[in-house]
Amino acid sequence: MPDYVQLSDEEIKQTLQSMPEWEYRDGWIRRLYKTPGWSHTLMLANTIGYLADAAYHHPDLALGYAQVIVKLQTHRVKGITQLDIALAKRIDEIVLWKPGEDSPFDGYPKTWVH
Ligand SMILES: C[C@H](O)[C@H](O)[C@H]1CNC2=NC(N)=NC(=O)C2=N1
Repeated sequence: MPDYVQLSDEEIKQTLQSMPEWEYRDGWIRRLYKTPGWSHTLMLANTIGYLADAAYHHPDLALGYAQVIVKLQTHRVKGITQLDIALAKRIDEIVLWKPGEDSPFDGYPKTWVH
């Protein structure tokens, strides 16, 4: 069952302490990802879009040549709920994944999305 309880400014501040790349402003949480260029910007946008549709909770996206800005809000409360936090964490987890040192994969040879 969705949790539409709006988090207080203090709760949001507390929560974002462990998500330092995310900023709370004007009733939205937002993060900027830097990408290697336009094609990765589009791949990133699609990956976020896919996750968002699986969750049925959709961010606003602003695309640039080498960046994607993600904004999340729970519309029915015009504020932040656990849904926004959960999706933000899931997006970070998936799109920032890279093979580790012990992995057999080489990984992308240049700077990845960050
Ligand atoms: C009708 C539909 O369930 C709502 O519009 C959903 C869809 N996606 C959504 N996405 C986000 N980010 N917040 C919402 O409140 C929201 N609501």
